[in-house]
Amino acid sequence: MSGDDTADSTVLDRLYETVDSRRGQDPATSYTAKLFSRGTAKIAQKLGEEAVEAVIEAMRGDKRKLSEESADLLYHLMVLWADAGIKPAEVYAILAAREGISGIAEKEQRKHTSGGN
Ligand SMILES: N=c1c2ncn([C@@H]3O[C@H](COP(=O)(O)OP(=O)(O)OP(=O)(O)O)[C@@H](O)[C@H]3O)c2ncn1[C@@H]1O[C@H](COP(=O)(O)O)[C@@H](O)[C@H]1O
Repeated sequence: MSGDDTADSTVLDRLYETVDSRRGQDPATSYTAKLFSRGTAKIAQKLGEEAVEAVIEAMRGDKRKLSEESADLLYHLMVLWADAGIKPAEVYAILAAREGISGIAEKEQRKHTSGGN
């Protein structure tokens, strides 16, 4: 955590609030507003591109570039959440509910409850 972060406000929460406040703003002065104006498919496409760029840097082993691409990826994920009307707290709640549950145990349980998917 940076010095500015508290239990109630992380850099991601603040980024989300900034992103969400750009709805309906001028696309000429805000990149986020420009993304919103281009629609969900474009936002999703940008997220996919940033994910691929992060994967490429991971495979290259360039930690600094992977960190930068990760920041781009998280920014575009915040735009996608805002576009979809999802609040960070909703995602945090899902993560919190999973705390302490092994991914392997969860997958085993899913096999028994959803026919193996
Ligand atoms: N964190 C970010 C952030 N990360 C990346 N980017 C932008 O994301 C873009 C990604 O680069 P690309 O080359 O893939 O995009 P592009 O070629 O311009 O776009 P396309 O033509 O492909 O659509 C760049 O223009 C980056 O500046 C961001 N833009 C904004 N933010 C945050 O959002 C806030 C609000 O920004 P504005 O909406 O621009 O005011 C800023 O203060 C920052 O905190």
